[in-house]
Amino acid sequence: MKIKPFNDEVIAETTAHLNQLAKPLGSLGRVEKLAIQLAGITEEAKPVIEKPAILVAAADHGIVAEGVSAYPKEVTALMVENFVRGGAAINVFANQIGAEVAVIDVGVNADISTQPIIHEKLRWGTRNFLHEDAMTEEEALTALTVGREVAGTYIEKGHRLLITGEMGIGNTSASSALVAALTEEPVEKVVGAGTGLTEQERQKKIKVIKQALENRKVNSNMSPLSVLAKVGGIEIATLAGIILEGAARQTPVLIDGFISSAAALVALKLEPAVHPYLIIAHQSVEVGHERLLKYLNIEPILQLNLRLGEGTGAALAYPIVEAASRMLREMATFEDLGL
Ligand SMILES: Cc1cc2ncn([C@H]3O[C@H](COP(=O)(O)O)[C@@H](O)[C@H]3O)c2cc1C
Ligand SMILES: O=C(O)c1cccnc1
Repeated sequence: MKIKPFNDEVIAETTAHLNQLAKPLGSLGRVEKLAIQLAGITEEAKPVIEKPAILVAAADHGIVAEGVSAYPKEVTALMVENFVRGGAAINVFANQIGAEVAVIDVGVNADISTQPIIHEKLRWGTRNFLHEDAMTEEEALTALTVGREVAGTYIEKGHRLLITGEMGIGNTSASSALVAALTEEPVEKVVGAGTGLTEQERQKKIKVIKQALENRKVNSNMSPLSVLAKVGGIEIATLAGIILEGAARQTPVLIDGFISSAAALVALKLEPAVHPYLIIAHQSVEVGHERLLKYLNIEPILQLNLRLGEGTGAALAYPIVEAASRMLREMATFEDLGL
């Protein structure tokens, strides 16, 4: 896969144009930075951002058997049905921004084969990574490839921006394990309450993940694919594939919260060239997110105290990304004003 470094000439052209717009120099702050990033990603001085598509990858997690989530695993499949009916938070926010929602079953532990979604079920949930590798490296690679293919299809259908979303009870545990393993941050600093554990339950979740990382013999010399297979999630691998394919095809991918950012971390470890392409929509309440953002050295667009996932924070941030592109294309310059 080839991820191009940003084209300096395009960046210079966009910067020069921004500085000619009828406004005080730099007065649109981070929206201007975002505009330059969009120009870099698309290699277009005035990128068109339209027709957003929200790709929601869904899968279950064997680690849920250890009592690490406040909700039962059955919620994953029930929420997929809810996405189809249009009753989830992500459907509401998607309608507001005119986005299509595509749900991909890569590993839900239930028969949802009659649902009108993308069917790429690899396994019925991961194995419990306290006792066994969550999946094989081959399965992790297949999940990544599914993400790349679905992203490619949506880009070919004319969607000029992709949003990452996920559904999978237990996926904050897999995300925390990945973040601890790939950043070497202490486990207790990157394990949060997820859907709403009490502090006592969170302490137990920390113990489970610490023990699991020991049992799986995860270490910093391991390949990122191996870490992903040992303690990751199928939907997280798929999201990493979406993020990588977006970059390879010079299409922005708006990354949601903690779980999507863990997928971005996996993508970055696999392909360091993806870094300038990463746009993170918001900083989640999940405690590990702040550390992960610092590690990634990325400032998120919003801080709304969200802790939901599904792509909700990214859908909320989308109008700001669209505004950055409209600013470049629709604002008058000082020259237009006769100055
Ligand atoms: C009804 C409901 C809807 C959700 N939508 C997203 N999540 C979020 O919560 C889950 C991760 O948290 P944990 O690791 O604590 O299980 C994921 O499914 C994530 O997408 C939901 C969770 C629930 C309960
Ligand atoms: O930030 C997230 O992505 C998140 C946090 C808690 C639960 N589900 C998702």
